[in-house]
Amino acid sequence: MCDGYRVTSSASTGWQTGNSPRGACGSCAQCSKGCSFSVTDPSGFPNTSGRDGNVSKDGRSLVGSNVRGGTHAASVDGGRGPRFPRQPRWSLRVTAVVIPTVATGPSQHPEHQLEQAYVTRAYELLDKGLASVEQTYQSYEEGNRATATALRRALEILRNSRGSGQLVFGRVDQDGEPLYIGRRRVHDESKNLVVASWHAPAARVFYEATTQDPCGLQLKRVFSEQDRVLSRVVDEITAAAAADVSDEELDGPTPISDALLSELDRSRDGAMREVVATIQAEQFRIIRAARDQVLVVQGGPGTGKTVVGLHRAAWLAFNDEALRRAGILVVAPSTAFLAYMSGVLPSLDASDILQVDLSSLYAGEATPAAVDAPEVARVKGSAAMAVVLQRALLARRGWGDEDLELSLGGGRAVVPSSRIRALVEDVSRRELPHNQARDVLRQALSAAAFAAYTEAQADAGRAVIATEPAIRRLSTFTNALDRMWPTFTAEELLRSLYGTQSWLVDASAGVLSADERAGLFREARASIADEPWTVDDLFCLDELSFLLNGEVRTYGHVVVDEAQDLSPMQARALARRCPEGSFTVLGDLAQATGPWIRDDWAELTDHLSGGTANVETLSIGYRVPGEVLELASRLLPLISPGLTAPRSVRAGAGAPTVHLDAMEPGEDRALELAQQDVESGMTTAIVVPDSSYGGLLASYRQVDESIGDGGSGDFGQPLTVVPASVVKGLEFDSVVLLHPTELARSSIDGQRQLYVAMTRCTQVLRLVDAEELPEGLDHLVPPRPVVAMAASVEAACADLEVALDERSLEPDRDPLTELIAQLDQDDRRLVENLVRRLLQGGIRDTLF
Ligand SMILES: Nc1ncnc2c1ncn2[C@@H]1O[C@H](COP(=O)(O)OP(=O)(O)OP(=O)(O)O)[C@@H](O)[C@H]1O
Repeated sequence: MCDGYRVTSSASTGWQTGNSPRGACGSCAQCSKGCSFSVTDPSGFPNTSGRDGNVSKDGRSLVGSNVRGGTHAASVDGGRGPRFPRQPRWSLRVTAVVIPTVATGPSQHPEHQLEQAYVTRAYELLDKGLASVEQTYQSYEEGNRATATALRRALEILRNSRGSGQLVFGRVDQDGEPLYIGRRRVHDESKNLVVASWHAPAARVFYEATTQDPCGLQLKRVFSEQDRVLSRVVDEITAAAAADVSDEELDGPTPISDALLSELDRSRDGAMREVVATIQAEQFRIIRAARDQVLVVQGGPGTGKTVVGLHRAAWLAFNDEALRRAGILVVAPSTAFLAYMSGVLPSLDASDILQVDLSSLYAGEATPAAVDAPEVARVKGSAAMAVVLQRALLARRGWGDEDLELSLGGGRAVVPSSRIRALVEDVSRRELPHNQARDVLRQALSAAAFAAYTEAQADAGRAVIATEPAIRRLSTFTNALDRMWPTFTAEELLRSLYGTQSWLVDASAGVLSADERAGLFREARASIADEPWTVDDLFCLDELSFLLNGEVRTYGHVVVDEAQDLSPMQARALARRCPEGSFTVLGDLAQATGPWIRDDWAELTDHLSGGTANVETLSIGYRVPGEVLELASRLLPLISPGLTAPRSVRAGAGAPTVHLDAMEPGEDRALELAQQDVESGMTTAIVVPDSSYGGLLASYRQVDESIGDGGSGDFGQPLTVVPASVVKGLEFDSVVLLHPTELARSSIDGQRQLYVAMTRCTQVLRLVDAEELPEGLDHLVPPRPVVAMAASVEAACADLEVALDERSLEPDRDPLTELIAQLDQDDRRLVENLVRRLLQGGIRDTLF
């Protein structure tokens, strides 16, 4: 148990020039609840900003008080100022590491010191191993390059192992034998195992044992550690406690461990981290599931789908030699998401696993520069498009009714048109990639021409002088081949298809409607580079490129995240890269946005593999506080009636707050709330509808230029403004959601975007709007006080009376209808509003 916190170290990082001001120091005053610390930038620049504390009045120090464990940062940004006029821009980050201090006395585990000694020894062995590899590396560097590369790689792995995360996080005792589990294997000088790595078969029981089912363990002990110092030792399973488990406990949910809770309490810093120490039993089952299948991991927001997918990739790579050779590919939905999660695999010593964003799968020359309208994106992403593309390519092959005549010196070769058509058909039947098939046709055609030539020469009694290779070099021959079997790049073919009505009509007959076809048509631009390629075009190009060349880098296993949004064409691109059909598909049908909202995973997995898919569900939410999840799940009946929300382990962590004000601009209120949350140490995002993003970011940055924009996936600023379409998969301590009503109504999938945006916070969610909230959340709109309502009714009646006096009513019409007809738009809205509020407030009877 810990009894407080202390600053253990401070450091400065992030220099961009050698001449920038430097230096930092940390100090602390220990207290029983939290720690006070200050980090000082001695450069004297009064523009220090801090993440976890308040900047002192002179702007030189970041002072935090009552902070909990973690790394706390201050940063100063400067540029060409009076002090360094010729310096480029620079920045200094100062960090102070605050760790829990270890309680001594009755609350400490009786074997704390023994376990500390074991952990210290494990670190020493690791250090020794590192030092010896380093030494060997130096002696080899000049010599054999391959050995040097291998050693460099080993060094990197060792450094990673030492640098981040806990080396040893637990121990299990089975049959009286203790086994220590950690992030990597450690052995002693005699090769005796000191720490088993988390993915070794022996470590399985550490994750699978629970108090209800201890799996034969006498002890499961869990360590919390920072900077090599154990802060806590907890026995999660003991033989005595296991014997005591009651029937109700056996049937109930698995209790949540302290280690997990304290891990979840950590402040977020804009990047995902590995969780090997706290993987839960339901997650571990998925991590180590067989890979000979399409495994769908369905789970509500924050159930750990991404972490499970990444740990599964690392686990498979470690345990499956053949797979390691075949390669594993991890696909993120966007570059922003890739940046957010890409640190996890290296920290699990799995840097060899390739991680890419979906759009980067296509390696050709096109880059997306435009966005398709949703109905066009739906056509381009549909499986029908694969038929259109294939037909467009096949239609380019063929031959008419003329014979092919070739002049060869004094001789001639004539290949009859019927023979050419037969050759083309024969090669087509082989279903080879287009370009490879062209080579086969070229050979067959030149052989036919040569045979015709030799026959003609024999008939004329002339000698055979020309050769078959000479025939293939004739321009008449190549031109004819180009006509019957043209060559093009995928870009050239797709651009010609989009730009040629007759091609589109032929290729899409029976598979696209006239409207769908019309959506594809566009005039070709001056150059291919100028074409407004879209993301969905890339997958058409990928399909064409495969039809043309038949080549693509393949992998033994593919993990794909946020898969609920994949189009069939994107699924086909993935299927090409994994011919064995071994997939881990991560997603949540309720969070689907864009043109591919579905109720059933089979609609997607059918495009990934011919076999059936196995769907596993994650049911525990690790990110979102219970009350926030409860509120967000009121949207589920509107978007995915068949799905239930996960059970949050963060019960009572924080209730959402609602800020409605028709008078004050929500933009200002959102910034104010966000800044308050930043000041209290929370990494915060203001999530806004896409249409307001650019304008709001610019105006917020006039107030505070350090506000992040989430560009290039950088979410490490204390405060970031994020468009709703980008926030999927990410998380922040606090989320201020501006204009949820507009977001919900802005598009067909607006309610889904709202659901996603509401489920990004680990601590607080704040909803900021004018006077109403969207369907599902409208119960949160406070009824207006009766007195205020009565006052506004009175004022409105007075206004209406004035309006009545000023306008002449026709005597033979119903006065109310007549009045309403004469009202201008504002007055009519006023009346409608009044009626609505009166009905909501239930005071109609009182007043009328
Ligand atoms: N076993 C665990 N131990 C510690 N933290 C965990 C564990 N499982 C999940 N988390 C944390 O919960 C958060 C949510 O995890 P993750 O992003 O993987 O969820 P997700 O299901 O992919 O979310 P989304 O539906 O939003 O995409 C992350 O901060 C992750 O580190």
